[in-house]
Amino acid sequence: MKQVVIATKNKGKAKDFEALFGPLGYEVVTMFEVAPEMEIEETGTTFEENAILKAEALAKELGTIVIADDSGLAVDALNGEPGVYSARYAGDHDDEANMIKLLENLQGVEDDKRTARFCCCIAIAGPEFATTTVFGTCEGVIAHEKRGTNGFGYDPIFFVPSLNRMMAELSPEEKGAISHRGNAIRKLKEQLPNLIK
Ligand SMILES: O=P(O)(O)OP(=O)(O)OP(=O)(O)OC[C@H]1O[C@@H](n2cnc3c(O)ncnc32)[C@H](O)[C@@H]1O
Ligand SMILES: [Mg+2]
Repeated sequence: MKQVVIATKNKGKAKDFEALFGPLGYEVVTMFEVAPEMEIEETGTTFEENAILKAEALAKELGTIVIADDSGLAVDALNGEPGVYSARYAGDHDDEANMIKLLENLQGVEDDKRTARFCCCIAIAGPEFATTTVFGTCEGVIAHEKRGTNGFGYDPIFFVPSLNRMMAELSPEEKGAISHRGNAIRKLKEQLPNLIK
């Protein structure tokens, strides 16, 4: 089976990628398998900078083609926060604490002002070509409480109006069909048909 290496240590993200790459005949391999000791510091101030940083660091270490995803949630009422800092919004890399902090910061904000989008930059780096990036977004509304148990991160409080369900109520395949990550991967396939078939 063909393999695709993703520079991530987020199990939820890896599951999203499995749903996207599985149908294309790829086995997803993450840093847990190929570089468990490696820590990549995300020092960039944009999704693109961090995605490139992660993809290039692991590609250099392994000498193979690597994909990385830097993503996050931009909430309009909070001027785009938590944005690039989504993973550590409440200090630690803790999904529960991040959601609680976000709901607290949106207390009293009316439904029509709770619009938000997930953003994803995917970078692909390798020894024989210049690093390329693609973007994907997914529009939604921040709910008032959690619902659903699928997905990861902010999925339980992200309502998807087009499906009338929370992101965490979608199967990995349903999420991939509309998500920021799915939209980015579809662009990557268009741009690099020889690498991602
Ligand atoms: O850097 P890696 O190891 O890939 O894992 P990470 O979780 O730190 O990933 P990011 O640096 O890209 O931070 C992304 C954060 O944005 C949020 N996020 C991104 N995509 C999401 C999604 O599909 N559903 C819910 N939350 C998401 C979630 O809090 C993630 O931890
Ligand atoms: Mg990270």
